[in-house]
Amino acid sequence: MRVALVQVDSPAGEPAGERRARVGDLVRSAGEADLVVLPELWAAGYFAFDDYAAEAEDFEGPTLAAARGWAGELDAHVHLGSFVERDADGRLFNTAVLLSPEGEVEHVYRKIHVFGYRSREAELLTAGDDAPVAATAIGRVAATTCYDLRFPELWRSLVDGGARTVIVPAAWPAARREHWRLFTSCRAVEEQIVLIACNAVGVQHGVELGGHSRVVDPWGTVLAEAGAEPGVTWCDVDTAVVDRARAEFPVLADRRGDLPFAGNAPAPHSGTAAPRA
Ligand SMILES: NC(=O)CCC(=O)C(=O)O
Repeated sequence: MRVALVQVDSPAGEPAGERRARVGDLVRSAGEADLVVLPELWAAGYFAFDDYAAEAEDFEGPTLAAARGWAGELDAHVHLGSFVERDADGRLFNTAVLLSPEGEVEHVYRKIHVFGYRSREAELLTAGDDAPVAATAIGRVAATTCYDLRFPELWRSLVDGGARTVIVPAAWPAARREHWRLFTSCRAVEEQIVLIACNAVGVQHGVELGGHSRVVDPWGTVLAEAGAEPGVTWCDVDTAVVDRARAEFPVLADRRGDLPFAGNAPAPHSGTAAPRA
């Protein structure tokens, strides 16, 4: 599978239509890709919190329509990153979508862990509550968005659901780039998956985005890592590496599902056992 990571910037003041057209030119330059991946909330700009309400879209809005067009033009899967979605009740979500080359919606993920540190996302957006895994022509795919990288229990649930590849759109600041590298590598190794992470670049409202979009395999091999500029980074991925890694080093099979801490259920407190020293 040929993956194109499309790092885009979202400068303040750029009209949304112009931004979609500019990003479309970049996406079209990824002509040979099987899968094109974009960052988190690039259309509105992740740190443009005052614009969220104005830039919010219906699910079938202009960002999805543009991405559907790109998928058809390139005959490729397009993960559009994410956009600010307004639902029928007026709630706003950070919604990530994967489209097939035919433009069909294959996977939808509404960000579960909305971010509140020097961010108004948690105040403005409603958190999602579902983490599906989709069977697609490019394998069993899931997605999580940016800050979700810090919550391993979410990732383990994706593996339990059969995920082999996880796509991560992000708007991760340069200030914590080493965390970005650490968590993307860690989640790939820990969950024995192919992790495909596309980050935003440029400066948004005084925050420098980190770029360094990456693809990491289950052995921790960094198959590609971008720089900090807008543009396309290519990566050839053999997704069968997941089954090979799980067969050769079957760590997931060694989980202690018989013990309370092994799952997400709260540990029982019988009140009889003495606390461990
Ligand atoms: N867009 C985000 O979710 C940012 C997350 C982040 O900066 C971090 O976890 O650190």
